[in-house]
Amino acid sequence: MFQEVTFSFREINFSVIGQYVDYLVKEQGVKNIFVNGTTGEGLSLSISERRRVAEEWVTKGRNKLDQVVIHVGALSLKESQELAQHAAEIGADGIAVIAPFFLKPWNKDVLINFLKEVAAAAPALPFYYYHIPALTGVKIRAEEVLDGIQEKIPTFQGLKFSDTDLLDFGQCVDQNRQRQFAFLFGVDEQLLSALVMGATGAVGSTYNYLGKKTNQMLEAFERKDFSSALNHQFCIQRFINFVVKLGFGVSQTKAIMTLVSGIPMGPPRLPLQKASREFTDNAEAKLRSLDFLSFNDLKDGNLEACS
Ligand SMILES: CC(=O)N[C@@H]([C@@H](O)[C@H](O)[C@H](O)CO)[C@@H](O)CC(=O)C(=O)O
Repeated sequence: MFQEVTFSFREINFSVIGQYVDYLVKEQGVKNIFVNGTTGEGLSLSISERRRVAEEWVTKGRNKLDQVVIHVGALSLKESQELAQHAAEIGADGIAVIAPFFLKPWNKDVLINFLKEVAAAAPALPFYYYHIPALTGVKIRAEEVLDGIQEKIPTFQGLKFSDTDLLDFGQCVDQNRQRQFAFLFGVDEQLLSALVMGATGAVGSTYNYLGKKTNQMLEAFERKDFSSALNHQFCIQRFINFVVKLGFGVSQTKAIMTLVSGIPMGPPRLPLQKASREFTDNAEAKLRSLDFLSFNDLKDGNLEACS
């Protein structure tokens, strides 16, 4: 499972990244990190900030984390290449790239040409395509992108799929069974369905605070205890369904991360707005009622508790 976080007060608070690494490893059982993606507001950071965040995660994660993958996507090919090269220099374990989203690629070949140029800037690093059409507006199906991609991008390692189209995801897996690709699923509330289809891992915002819970689901799935796995998925869904109705996005994720970890994440950066106090209070009450927060005085007789 990968994970991704950036700390932005008005300026980024780099000093808590080391502490957060320890928290993720010890409290959430998360040892793979995805840096500067959506949750980390990577596209809202300057290039020098992105470099520094990446350095911090790689350095503080040394001998503690299994893998640190850096998202290096940008609108400017040159900036993306610079970040890719930098990721290689600092010893990251891989790079990921989203489709450029202002002047957009209009077909698969154009998109691959862009990705290929970025990958070539870090020829020794495993390369992941980060498919997140709802945010990029680039709707080219991942299945098409993967078709023949290794011939164009020899370092291609896998797909980070942040979309609810399970037909597309399933076909990505089915059509590449002979290849050793990683299929990392990015819709946390649907992870179990993706596991059934062949997901090999997950990258998502909720693993910051539901990592342990999600690991229980992964373990149940591994031992083929599908009934338990489904119970875990439903519990996770109950929480996500609740916060989605309140209005849920990157800002709200940060507030929950602060609440659960006790480590200050700070507000998001404009144009995002800090989550309201009302949201945080409601989310906290729900986490407690589901028994996702351990210091729980509702435990006895709490019918909703999930553990
Ligand atoms: C649009 C969005 O933020 N999607 C999240 C999900 O984890 C999402 O928050 C979760 O499934 C709740 O809907 C991830 O796919 C994003 C992600 O992995 C990242 O931070 O790069």
